[in-house]
Amino acid sequence: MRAYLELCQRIIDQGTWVENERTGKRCLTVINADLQYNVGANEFPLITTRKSFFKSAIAEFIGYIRGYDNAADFRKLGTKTWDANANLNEAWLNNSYRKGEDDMGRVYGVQARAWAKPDGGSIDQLKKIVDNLKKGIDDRAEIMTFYNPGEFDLGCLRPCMHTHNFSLLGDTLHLTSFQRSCDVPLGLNFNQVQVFFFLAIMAQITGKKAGTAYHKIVNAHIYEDQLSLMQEVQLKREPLALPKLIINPKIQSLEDLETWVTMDDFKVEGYQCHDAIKYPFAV
Ligand SMILES: Nc1nc(=O)c2c([nH]1)NC[C@@H]1CN(c3ccc(C(=O)N[C@@H](CCC(=O)O)C(=O)O)cc3)CN21
Ligand SMILES: O=c1ccn([C@H]2C[C@H](O)[C@@H](COP(=O)(O)O)O2)c(=O)[nH]1
Repeated sequence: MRAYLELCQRIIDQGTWVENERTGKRCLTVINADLQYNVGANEFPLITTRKSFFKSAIAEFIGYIRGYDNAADFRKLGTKTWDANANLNEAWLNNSYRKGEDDMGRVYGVQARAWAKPDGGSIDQLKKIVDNLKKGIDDRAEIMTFYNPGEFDLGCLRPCMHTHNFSLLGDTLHLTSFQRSCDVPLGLNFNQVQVFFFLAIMAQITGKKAGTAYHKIVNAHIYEDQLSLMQEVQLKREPLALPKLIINPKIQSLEDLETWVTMDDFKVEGYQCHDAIKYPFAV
């Protein structure tokens, strides 16, 4: 994935150091990055310059699709990525809305599937999109957003990849995803997989052809304790050919995703990669 490595190099060459109060760590930062993935050709953007755990990334996204609000449910599905933010994030631990161990509060999937209306009802943003796309409808607002400032204090973290906007041109489905904040060594590995996966699976369950996924990032950063591994190890490696993502064709509906799907329904074909790198994680 040359575009990924180019972004890493750009941060190193042109980045500005920015203090981050929430994590207490400085970040080398650039503003604005545009990535794009050819989902139709199944060019799966799985990072090859280190071992990348794509199942964890897909599990996280399926957790959002299911509206999970608990790190234990994410673990059962196959990812530990929410453990730290649910259980070690100081501000959240001191928040009176936290319902105990593993609770994440009203983040991501809760907003996607049960956005609270002022009248006490709720909105299922994802189901509306699936229903429309299946009928061939693009109302120019096929948008699922996790970004609900009115409920930030009810959750452990503000969403980073916050909005997904689908577009239908003929029978080809495209996706534009927006990310406000991006931990390039750790988070972006996962986010690239997730943007690709979301378009691929939505095309599959709505009976459309997958087109292009556009991934728009605002603040792209490398934390100071990740920098030497990026510079001295990952950027010295040559990228290898991209693999393919194989999704079980039996997955045919939103209900399938909500009920029986497990990580065994996803495989990569032709994934060659360099050794794993363990990047520090900022809580
Ligand atoms: N600082 C920070 N960076 C992030 O990328 C991030 C957050 N916080 N908080 C919320 C979620 C959680 N995400 C995470 C959390 C952990 C890994 C991680 O540890 N990845 C390892 C191994 C993962 C595995 O074994 O499954 C990696 O090497 O990629 C990645 C993304 C992405 N997000
Ligand atoms: O999907 C994700 C989720 C989180 N991140 C990163 C981006 C930042 O480094 C932190 C979140 O911190 P904020 O202070 O809320 O911006 O997590 C990511 O890259 N991808």
